[in-house]
Amino acid sequence: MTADAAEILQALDPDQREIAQALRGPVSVLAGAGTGKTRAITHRIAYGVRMGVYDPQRVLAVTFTRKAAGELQGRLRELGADGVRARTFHGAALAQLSHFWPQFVGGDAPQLLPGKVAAISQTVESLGMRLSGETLRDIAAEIEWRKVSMLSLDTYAQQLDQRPALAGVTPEKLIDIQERYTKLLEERRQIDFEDVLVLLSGMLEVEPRAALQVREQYRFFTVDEFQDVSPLQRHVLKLWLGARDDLCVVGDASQTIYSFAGASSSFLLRFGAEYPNAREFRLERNYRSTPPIVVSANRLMREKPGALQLSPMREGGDVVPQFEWFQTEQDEARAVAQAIAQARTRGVPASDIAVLYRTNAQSARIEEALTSQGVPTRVHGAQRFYDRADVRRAILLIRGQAKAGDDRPLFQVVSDMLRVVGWSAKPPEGAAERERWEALNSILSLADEMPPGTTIVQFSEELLARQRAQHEPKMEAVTLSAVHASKGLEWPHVHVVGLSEGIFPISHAQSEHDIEEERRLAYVAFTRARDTLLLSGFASAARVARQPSRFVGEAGVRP
Ligand SMILES: Nc1ncnc2c1ncn2[C@@H]1O[C@H](COP(=O)(O)OP(=O)(O)OP(=O)(O)O)[C@@H](O)[C@H]1O
Repeated sequence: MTADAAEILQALDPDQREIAQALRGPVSVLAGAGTGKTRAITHRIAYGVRMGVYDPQRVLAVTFTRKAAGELQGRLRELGADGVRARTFHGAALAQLSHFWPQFVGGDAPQLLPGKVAAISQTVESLGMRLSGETLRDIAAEIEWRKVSMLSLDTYAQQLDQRPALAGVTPEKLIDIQERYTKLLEERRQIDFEDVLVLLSGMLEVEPRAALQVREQYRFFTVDEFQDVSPLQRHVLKLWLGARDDLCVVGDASQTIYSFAGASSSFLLRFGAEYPNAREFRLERNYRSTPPIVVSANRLMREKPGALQLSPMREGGDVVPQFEWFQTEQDEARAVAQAIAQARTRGVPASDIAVLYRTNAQSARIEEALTSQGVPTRVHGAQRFYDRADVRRAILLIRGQAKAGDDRPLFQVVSDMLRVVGWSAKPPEGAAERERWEALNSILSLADEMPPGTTIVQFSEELLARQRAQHEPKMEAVTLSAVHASKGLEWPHVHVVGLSEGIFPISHAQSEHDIEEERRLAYVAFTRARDTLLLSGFASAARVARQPSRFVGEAGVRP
């Protein structure tokens, strides 16, 4: 074993190490929240590459969001596994579809529809109907669900009585709309997001040469968050694999939060039945959170199917999770903002704090309350860091300056470039302006953290590599995020707000199945916290009297 390979293993605990060394064949890893599953799979890939078992060009790591793919790519790069691709299912499939289309169909691949709602709206109008924006989005969700569940329109029509009813749309009309939507896209030579996987799987099934090319390109597969895989994604994965079985899947059934969109943890839990020679591992040592937080998380999931029992590895942590109950949402927002402002005066960095909520509509009130306390915020998922116009301009300027050559100290060069796009030493007032400033300032902080003597050319290359990997620099702001978007992330201090019945769990979650999905969402939220977890809720909203969320009591958290 080379010294480097030994070093990779040294960063792991005995369970993680076993996973890293299981380099061939089907492997499933059931990993609880905060147990280092990302660490285990990135180290496994890096170890495989270092040992010469994997050709990095032939390794594909698949995730569900571009953000997660970026995170994975960044971590692989740090471990020296350059060349390995971390992609989303969609990204990998789109690249393949665009590559094969000219060869096997001819001409360019159809254009990708930026979003479904406009096309659905046009379809609905052609039927002489008028529907609210919300119903149009619900129809889009139905189309997505049908496609990721791999149902033809006929089969879907037979199952419609089991689907949620849509306001003002009869089952017949819903089918009619979907038929016309399909036709409209065909006429325009456009495809939607799910069609990318649908078309690719069709192509790999009928064109053995295409399947062969993909299989030649990729030999070793790892899928993160496998509990959220849909039947369509799993089908594409099987086509990528062919008769081979070098597949490692990692996930946590307790963090299945996309079943409303067609995901199913059964593929993770039944992996052993599908691959009888699979090796199954478990990760249950939680490194993230203090023992009281782990105890609450375990209680919330007690005896739920597929739930793992986390054991806390951290010591100390006598701050138990707390619950505060307020009269109104405004009172809650004000109190949370005050607590955060006080924490900052005690020296807690804003980037160490997150406020999580059930729906995006809740962010505005918290943002306002924090801004009025002078606390910088960033709304997670609103816009990707490298898509910000200012950030793009700043990177372009830095690249230009690197090309032109500039021998001055890095900090000086970068701050000069940032000034051109509107950065100044003093942060501005106002939430949006402040967020813009924080984004630019994070580039300066990154320059500041580079090793002494780093040149503008090296810095520009670092920025480019980070941009490619969607590896964002840290912004000095409190993160505001919907729980769904917080998956995979962690913060020292987490506030979960709106823990009132009807809000979290959300009012339309009525069946046991839906409530269980809400519980898993609460589990994801609670397990993001490292040191402190503060829960809160409010009694009245829109003249409705509410009770504290059942999840608070079930996690054993008291006021
Ligand atoms: N062997 C280890 N020793 C020390 N710390 C570890 C170890 N493994 C993981 N950690 C730490 O535990 C935390 C969680 O790790 P990671 O981000 O890999 O988690 P995860 O299992 O992917 O989390 P989740 O599923 O909750 O998103 C991180 O802070 C990581 O540094």
